[in-house]
Amino acid sequence: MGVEVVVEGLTKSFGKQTIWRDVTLTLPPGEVSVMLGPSGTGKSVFLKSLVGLLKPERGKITINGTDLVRCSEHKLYEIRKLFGVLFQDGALFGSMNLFDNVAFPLREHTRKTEAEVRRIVLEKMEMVGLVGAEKKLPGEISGGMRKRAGLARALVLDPEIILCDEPDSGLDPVRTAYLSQLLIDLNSQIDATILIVTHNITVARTVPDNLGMLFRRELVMFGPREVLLTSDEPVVEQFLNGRRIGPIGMSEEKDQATMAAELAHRDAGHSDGSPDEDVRGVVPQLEPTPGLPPRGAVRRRKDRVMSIIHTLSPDARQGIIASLTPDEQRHYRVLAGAHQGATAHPTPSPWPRQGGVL
Ligand SMILES: Nc1ncnc2c1ncn2[C@@H]1O[C@H](COP(=O)(O)OP(=O)(O)OP(=O)(O)O)[C@@H](O)[C@H]1O
Repeated sequence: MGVEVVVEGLTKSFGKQTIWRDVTLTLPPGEVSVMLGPSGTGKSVFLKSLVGLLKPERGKITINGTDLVRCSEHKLYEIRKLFGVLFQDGALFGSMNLFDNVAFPLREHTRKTEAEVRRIVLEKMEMVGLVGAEKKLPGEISGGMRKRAGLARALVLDPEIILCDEPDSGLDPVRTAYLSQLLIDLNSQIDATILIVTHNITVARTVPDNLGMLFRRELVMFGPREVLLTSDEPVVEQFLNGRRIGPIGMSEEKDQATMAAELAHRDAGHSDGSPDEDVRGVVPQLEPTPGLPPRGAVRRRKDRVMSIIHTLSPDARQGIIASLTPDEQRHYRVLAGAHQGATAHPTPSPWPRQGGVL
């Protein structure tokens, strides 16, 4: 199972420029989380900090009891082995074919025989749907295939945490939908903790268990998907609707005068090109392809979210309760349409026992 990543009070600057400050969040083990944010808000810097490639000035990143910000180089090297990272462009070596690219971490970091390397590489290439493309060079394949090859390479060391930096950038909507399904299918197969950075609203609405957003050098929100998808926080609403009107401007924050002028234009009937309908609301989350195992995180997440449901907004509560099956609603003693949250004393679990553990 993937591991928990606990981030507390993290602050990162380059010289006098603070990128973000006091970021606190927990990536629950095995769950899929998405980090949103306008361009330049430091999402990539956040991913690089999590994997120890950049060093924040303040705060902690705790994984398996080790603080990555302050640990020794040796310990950092060990912790990094838990990560698989898919960089924005796939970061493949242009002169190596896909097989050698995917095999690279195994040949660099393990003493596996070539026969073992071959078995693992072919297994991961099959997982991402690239069987038969082993001999191709990165320059000979499409952007979507390069992403999948980058993902196969991120998987070869059996990571417990997978970080994906804009896995959808440069992909058409159909390829993006395939990649979203692939990430959920991978999660069902290996139960790794996954963090995805994206600008894609459809990915944000349908893929993750948790959503977060960086803006104005801060983490605006981070929590169960239902919280952000029903939020009336102006920045979150503007971003999820892809609207021009709102606090986010062309180069980050808008001033009050610009906001007032835009609202006046809108009230005078000028369209800003955004769709009229508001996409606020909880939509069904992607499920693994039929035939694959159920995602282990789903059950754990339900217990986790139901234990904090009384702290969430009525709309978020309703979204969560509506996603429960009738058996689960009975288990947590909640009714669809009820807003008042769950009992602290659930009835026996409706889920089948697996391996003796509920
Ligand atoms: N190594 C570095 N040295 C100095 N500044 C940096 C460094 N890396 C990133 N930055 C700055 O940090 C800020 C955030 O960059 P980052 O790439 O994390 O943004 P982002 O949210 O991922 O943007 P996008 O969505 O456009 O990819 C930018 O202003 C960038 O110039």
